[in-house]
Amino acid sequence: MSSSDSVSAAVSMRFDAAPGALSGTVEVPGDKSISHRALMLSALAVGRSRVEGLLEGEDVLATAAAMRAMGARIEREADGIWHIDGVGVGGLLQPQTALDMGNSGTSTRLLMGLLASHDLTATFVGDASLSKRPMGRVIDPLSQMGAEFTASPGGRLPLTMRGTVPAVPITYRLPVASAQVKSAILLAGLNTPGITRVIEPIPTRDHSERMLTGFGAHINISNNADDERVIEVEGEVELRSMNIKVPGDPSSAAFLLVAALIVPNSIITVRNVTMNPTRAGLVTLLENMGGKIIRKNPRFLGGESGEIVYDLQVMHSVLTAIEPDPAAVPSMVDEFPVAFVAAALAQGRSVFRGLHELRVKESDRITVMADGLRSIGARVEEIEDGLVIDGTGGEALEGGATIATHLDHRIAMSFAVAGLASRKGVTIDDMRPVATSFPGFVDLLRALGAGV
Ligand SMILES: O=C(O)C1=C[C@@H](OP(=O)(O)O)[C@@H](O)[C@H](O)C1
Ligand SMILES: C=C(OP(=O)(O)O)C(=O)O
Repeated sequence: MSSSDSVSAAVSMRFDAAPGALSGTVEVPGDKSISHRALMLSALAVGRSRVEGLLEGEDVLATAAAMRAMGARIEREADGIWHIDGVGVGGLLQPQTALDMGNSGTSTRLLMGLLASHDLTATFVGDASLSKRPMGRVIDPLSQMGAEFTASPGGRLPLTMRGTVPAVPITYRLPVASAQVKSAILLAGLNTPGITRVIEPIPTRDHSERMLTGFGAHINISNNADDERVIEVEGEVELRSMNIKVPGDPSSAAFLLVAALIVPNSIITVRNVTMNPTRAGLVTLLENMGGKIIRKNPRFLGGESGEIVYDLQVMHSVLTAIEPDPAAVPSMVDEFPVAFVAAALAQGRSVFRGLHELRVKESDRITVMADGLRSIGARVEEIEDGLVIDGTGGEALEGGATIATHLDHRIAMSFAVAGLASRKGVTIDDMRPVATSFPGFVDLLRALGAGV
């Protein structure tokens, strides 16, 4: 075997129809969005913060490395608890080398915001996938605040930014429903004199707002006359350190939920998943498709700025087709790839629209899912802003193909799940991207009884 053969053997993996049902009780790793924000805000606070349940995926570790490179002390104890000694608002230091953001859009865009109101210059680099993603959406508002950018063609990475002090507070109405853009502006506002304001026509995940409240930021949230959300942050206010418990990630739980719904006779429980309403779209969608999901033991993790968590019990179900409301897209934006798999096994025609944003994630998730699903026997039509899927009515998909993941963890995991409900199994060409958001995914599937 040549060395390139051994590399591909190590990264490709086949997922076969589960020999029996899936069963058991599991937990998924900590929420990725909350983990990024926990590290960034702790690094800006005065004093020592403690974070329990941090996602130790590559994306979050890229954020940790960047915060360290700018002066925060970040340590992981043997018991898995993370301690962060912050530098105070405005206290980040000039990084000595380029900040390597790996595959992570969230790290890149939120850190661009954080640094825009610091007196430093930073260069951002990333992998081949991240280097194709649009950064103009944060360059525009942050330029209005006074930061300067030299980006690669099309407003892409590698890019260098020069932050500014004092930055100029802005009022910015989001032209695209993006929590990353919202958060970048709010983070820039922390070290900007006066009030920085973001107007959100369609609500997106609100973890930044919740966590800023917990850290003692002066933040005000209201609705304007057009019923748009208005978020205001007052700058130059110190943050106080915090103890944070990170709940399980609904975007990771999504793969296990769909797997249990489509593999006959399955019944599993995924414990400790946040069902923050801005993130619970997939569970609602699956319930509307006839999925039997019981939300158990609601409780709050983390007090005032906390998140509501549930244990989700889910069992195999006859699913029916769905036409989700485009207004619900932000509440499940990362879950569409696996929702397409559910639709491919459902009864009838599902129509997914309003999904333009999926084209600028780690891969073009509309085209990549359409091609992959077709190659394993699903009936799929690609439209400009989504997919039309004629489901099998519960019959297993043909399978037998190898799926190219294009450095996209959600593509890899979605087709792994599809493999569990296929006759010939599905091979994933490269499982390495899964480590960005869901370390332990394959072991968890095996523990539930999947054929891997
Ligand atoms: O703010 C965040 O943590 C995220 C927001 C979403 O991106 P957009 O805001 O670009 O839609 C999502 O896709 C990403 O995985 C995480
Ligand atoms: C889009 C995603 O993440 P990011 O934008 O942080 O790369 C994702 O996790 O699906």
